[in-house]
Amino acid sequence: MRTNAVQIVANTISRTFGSTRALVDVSVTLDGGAIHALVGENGAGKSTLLKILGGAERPDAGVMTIDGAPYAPASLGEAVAHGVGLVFQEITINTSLTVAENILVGQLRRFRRGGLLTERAMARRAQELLDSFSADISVNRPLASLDLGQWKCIEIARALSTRPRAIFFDESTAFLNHREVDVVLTAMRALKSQGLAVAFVSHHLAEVGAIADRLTILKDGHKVGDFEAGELDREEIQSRMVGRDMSKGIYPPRGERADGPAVLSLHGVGAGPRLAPLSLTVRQGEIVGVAGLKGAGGERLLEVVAGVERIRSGEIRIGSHTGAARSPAEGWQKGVAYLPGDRTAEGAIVGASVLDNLVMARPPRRGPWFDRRRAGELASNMIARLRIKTASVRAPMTSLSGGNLQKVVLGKCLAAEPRLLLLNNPTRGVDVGARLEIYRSLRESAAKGLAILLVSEDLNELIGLSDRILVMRAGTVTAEIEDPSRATEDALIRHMT
Ligand SMILES: Nc1ncnc2c1ncn2[C@@H]1O[C@H](COP(=O)(O)OP(=O)(O)OP(=O)(O)O)[C@@H](O)[C@H]1O
Repeated sequence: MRTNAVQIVANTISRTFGSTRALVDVSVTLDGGAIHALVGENGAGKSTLLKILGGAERPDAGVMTIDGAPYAPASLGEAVAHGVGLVFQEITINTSLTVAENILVGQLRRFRRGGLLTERAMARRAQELLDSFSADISVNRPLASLDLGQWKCIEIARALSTRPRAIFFDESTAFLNHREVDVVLTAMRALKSQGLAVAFVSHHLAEVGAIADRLTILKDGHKVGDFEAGELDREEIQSRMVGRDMSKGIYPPRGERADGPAVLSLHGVGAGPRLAPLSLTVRQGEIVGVAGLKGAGGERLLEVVAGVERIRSGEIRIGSHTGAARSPAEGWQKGVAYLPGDRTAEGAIVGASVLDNLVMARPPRRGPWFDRRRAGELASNMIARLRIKTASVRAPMTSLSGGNLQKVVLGKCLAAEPRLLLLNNPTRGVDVGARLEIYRSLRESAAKGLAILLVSEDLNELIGLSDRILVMRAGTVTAEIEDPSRATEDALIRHMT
């Protein structure tokens, strides 16, 4: 470590939200020139800690210092003034601005001359910032031509524009595919080599293993411990995160080969250039996985079956009914549950309670009336089944951590007792212990006859859970893998790219 490297110390930090103790006496030390990972189950307190360090939340108790001097930011702006930048999980790119404007959005005043922005100076500065961590992006590129990993790099460049000494990433790779993730991890390594203190939250222990020098494990708001890279193997980290033995892996055994009746049949179904005509059958009890990069067709396929997108050719059969759903609402009536990729924009009603979200797809009725008691039971059962961490069934969705929000959206789908379940990246941002519960729940539901079509960017999840995998590229199926237990990530990637 360099002698002049920054050191940020958080000492016995506590934070409570209502009755939830999000952090209890947690201490961490972040050093310049090192990458520090924060890991733990959903709701463990990782984001809260990062937000406190980055000025987005204030602690109830505890103190922080930077190089020994008191550090108590009351806002993101105050943290920036102390040399601390925060990159959020959500994409914060404004597509009506240019790359340079997105990067320098906080400093436009510096580039204004007589009411006009000096575009050339802005472009030069923005390019310098991108080049400073080898992002390989030209500021002249239109935003629409860049992928999500490159958008994240633009956000990193924005954070760097204030010349920070520390930069923190809150699950910044959660919505990225494996290629985009590599871009961000490379950027983080470059920041470390410049002497910045880098901290990040991630549920992907492969990422943690690849780049972290140190890690802190949190559980239920408490610190389990600090560890050096390589001190624990992946299973040991997982076991400490969830407080039980995880050495048996997280994927439940596959059942007998499903040979029941077809629940979903597609014959030559096409939907424009993003989905070339395709035929596919998903049987009762079967989990069919779809691999592919973003835009390869998997998402489009789900949208077509869910009734979000119209088909242009071919025929869809759901059970004995011919014809696609004309809307997701009609899909739900036909027993097709759909979990979209973006949980907050499409999947959840964020302003409503956990209970309302869990039962809204199929509200229990007594005669013509909403059965409140039954709804409460249903919601409580689902909370227990998926181990959703919430202060109560009536808590607002806004009080949940990211991964728990995702579990509620999935719980809504399962509570509707569909016969076909369409899943788009169901475990994004979900921790390993909860994944185990989710995979077990999906396998149990499949064993009872549920048919599942699973699109995922997590190739391990596809290999571990699917009975069969289709690989897609540019709207067409490039391979069908009959025995995923023998498949490897590399083999899938070869067919995807
Ligand atoms: N604004 C809030 N209001 C109420 N409760 C909150 C709020 N923010 C966080 N919490 C609660 O504090 C706990 C810790 O949340 P936090 O977001 O830090 O968890 P996390 O470890 O980042 O989880 P995830 O992996 O799911 O993102 C959770 O139980 C969460 O519900």
